[in-house]
Amino acid sequence: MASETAPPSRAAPRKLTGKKQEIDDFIDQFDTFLFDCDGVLWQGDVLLPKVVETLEMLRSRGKKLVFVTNNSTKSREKYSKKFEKFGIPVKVDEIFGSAYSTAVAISRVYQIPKGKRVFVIGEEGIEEELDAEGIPHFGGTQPLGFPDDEVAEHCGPDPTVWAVVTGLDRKINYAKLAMAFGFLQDPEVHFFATNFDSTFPTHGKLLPGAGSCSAPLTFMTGRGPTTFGKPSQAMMESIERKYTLDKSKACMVGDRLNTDIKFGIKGGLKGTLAVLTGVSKEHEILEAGEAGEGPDVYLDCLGDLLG
Ligand SMILES: O=C(O)[C@H](O)[C@H](O)COP(=O)(O)O
Repeated sequence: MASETAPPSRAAPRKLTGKKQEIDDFIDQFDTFLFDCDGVLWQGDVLLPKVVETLEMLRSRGKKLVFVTNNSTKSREKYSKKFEKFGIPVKVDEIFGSAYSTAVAISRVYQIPKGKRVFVIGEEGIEEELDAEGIPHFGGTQPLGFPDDEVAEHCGPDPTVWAVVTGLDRKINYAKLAMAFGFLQDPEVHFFATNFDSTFPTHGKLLPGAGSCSAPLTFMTGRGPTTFGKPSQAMMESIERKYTLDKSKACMVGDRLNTDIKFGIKGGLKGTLAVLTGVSKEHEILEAGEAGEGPDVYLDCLGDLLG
């Protein structure tokens, strides 16, 4: 009988005390830090304390920084403007977003056939990344072009539609969902989601995340989407290729257990660091630790890495 190897057990999450030697030892294990953005660097349009100085400190120690965000509302180009606004120097190429990850998968992995297009439930970040990859699309931020009470006449099937792509859409409505539902009834039409976050943190509160935009379609169709954001390992593989990432020297920093920390653990990164400025609370981190799903270490906020 084949013997099953138990997964290696993981130590309980440890809170870093902030002592200089301890912080230095932690940082020195890594050559690359993958940073989640919302809830780690900022909350909505509020920059979190000492973020600029912490990132500067890591760069001055020769660390490679990659910003891995599930936020699909902005393209990498537009997201870099958000960094600039906060005074964080960044190159567009250091940003890896779920909209980009999705567009790259559609054009380079799945290779959408000529003459086909995708229907978008989402914002301009998805549209711009699809444009950059030359993928025809409709829906999204464009008006649907018919009165709401005529929706039944515009619901699929449509042989030009190859996929439905969902992301966070703060203007989602019944007509968009009805159209997507119509297209997805054809089992040949792919169902993709940039990411699956149930919520995201902003202004000290939680708001519905991108997962809440694809969930009604799952309820209607019984189909779950393929996702390209954290914790999807399709995203990790793209990052590994693009940045020639050495996983044995990389650390994932995030605020959310079931996206960021899971992404780092599943991806086999050497380290995971959680911060308490976003979604997951300290008791949840400790509970996750008991199930072997917690981060290696955690801090109150990223700025505590300054010691
Ligand atoms: O649902 C969303 O789109 C996300 O929750 C959100 O934008 C997360 O971004 P991240 O924390 O990965 O930067």
